[in-house]
Amino acid sequence: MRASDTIFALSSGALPSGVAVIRISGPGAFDICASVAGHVPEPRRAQLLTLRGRDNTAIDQALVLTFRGPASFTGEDCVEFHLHGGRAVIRAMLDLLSSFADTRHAEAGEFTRRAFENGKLDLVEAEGLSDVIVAETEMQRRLAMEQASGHLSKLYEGWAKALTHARAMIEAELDFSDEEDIPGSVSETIWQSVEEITESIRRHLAGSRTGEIIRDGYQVVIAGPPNAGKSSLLNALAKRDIAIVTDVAGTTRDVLEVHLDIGGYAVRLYDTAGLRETDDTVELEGVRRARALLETADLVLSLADMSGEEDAEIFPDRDCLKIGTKADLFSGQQKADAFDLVLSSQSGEGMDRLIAAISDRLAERVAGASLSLPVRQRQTDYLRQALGALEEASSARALSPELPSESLRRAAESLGRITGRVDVEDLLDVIFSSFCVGK
Ligand SMILES: Nc1nc2c(ncn2[C@@H]2O[C@H](COP(=O)(O)OP(=O)(O)OP(=O)(O)O)[C@@H](O)[C@H]2O)c(=O)[nH]1
Ligand SMILES: [K+]
Ligand SMILES: [Mg+2]
Repeated sequence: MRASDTIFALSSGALPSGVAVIRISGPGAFDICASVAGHVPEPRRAQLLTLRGRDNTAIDQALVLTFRGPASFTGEDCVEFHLHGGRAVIRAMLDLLSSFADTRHAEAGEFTRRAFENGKLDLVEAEGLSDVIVAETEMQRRLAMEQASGHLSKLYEGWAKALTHARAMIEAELDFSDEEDIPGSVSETIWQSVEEITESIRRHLAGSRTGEIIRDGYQVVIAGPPNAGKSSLLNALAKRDIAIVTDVAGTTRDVLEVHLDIGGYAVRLYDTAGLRETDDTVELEGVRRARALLETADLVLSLADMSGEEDAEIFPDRDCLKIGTKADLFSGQQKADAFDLVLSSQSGEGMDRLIAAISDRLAERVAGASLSLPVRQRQTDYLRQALGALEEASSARALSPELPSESLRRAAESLGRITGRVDVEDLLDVIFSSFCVGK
């Protein structure tokens, strides 16, 4: 892989499609355009042209758009062909493009990586862009847009800059401490601003779970004894026949997962093995997996059927809804008060109430959160490092005047790594390989 190569890829979705966009970026983009389309249209002016192969036969008619670097997405010369989205059309074009010298198919995320390397966007914005593309719910989209728009980057850059300034002031004070015209109160003001940033980072980090919930989904785990109707509930909520349902206790062993959109939020709903003592090796493993998942659940739907033979289990430390199932069979017999709500997957009774209850719990969990939230492990890791260094700086202050300066330097550096302003070469492969090809 060479950075000087000209790269191309199909940047639009699955074929066949009405229109498909092939994007080309790099030093050879305009020459390729001239060869394939006959000439290079004026930048940013779409022109309908016939694209021709080596033997001069027409491949397709396409809208051709050009962007002269650095005024392009990648910062390089870019060309877009808006072709008909036929499989053979696209295959012919991609084959033709790969026949040019120093030209090759792009790797996942390579266009965005070039944009980053050419200073068109920072890492947080690039990651946000990748999230915009995979966003499935309204809140995922909004969170991703917040990252892609640069608001978060400004926040981090602002903190890093203020810390660098603070360090410079503290070092200046050290250098000139024996001179008389440096006002003694500088250091007080500076330290106050450092404390304020420390507190802001602490608050920002406290929102990281909320950010993860919005981006990765709110985890709802269905749990309860065998035959409580867990798999039936999963199927009813998913409106699909995903889990096997039988009257045999211990039917489900594997954890099953479906993705739901509740009120614009992504919800990951899990069905688990019935919780009971067992000697069956396979079922035992199922129960172990269920218990492991229960430890990380944002919300547990604790099921028990309404016959009243068993109470719905309470899971300490977990947000939990106690749900009585099979209301169609047992509603006369059981005190509904033993449950937060009762329902029947079979008749549909109570299902709307369950969705409303999940939605309420979720809303409570993310209540009032601004969308300026850290969402990725990478971001929270560096924020924690920065916070740790700032706490060190604060406690070192009393011990020695030199120590805090070094801690402040590390804090600013950690913040710089989030946006990629500080060297992150070692991370780029990992970050960009998770992107779509063509982006
Ligand atoms: N009448 C009625 N029967 C139900 C309802 N929900 C589930 N059942 C029945 O209860 C039995 C067990 O349902 P499952 O959904 O397999 O229960 P489970 O909790 O997943 O069971 P395990 O996977 O074995 O732990 C099946 O025979 C279902 O048809 C309901 O709302 N009404
Ligand atoms: K069952
Ligand atoms: Mg089941």
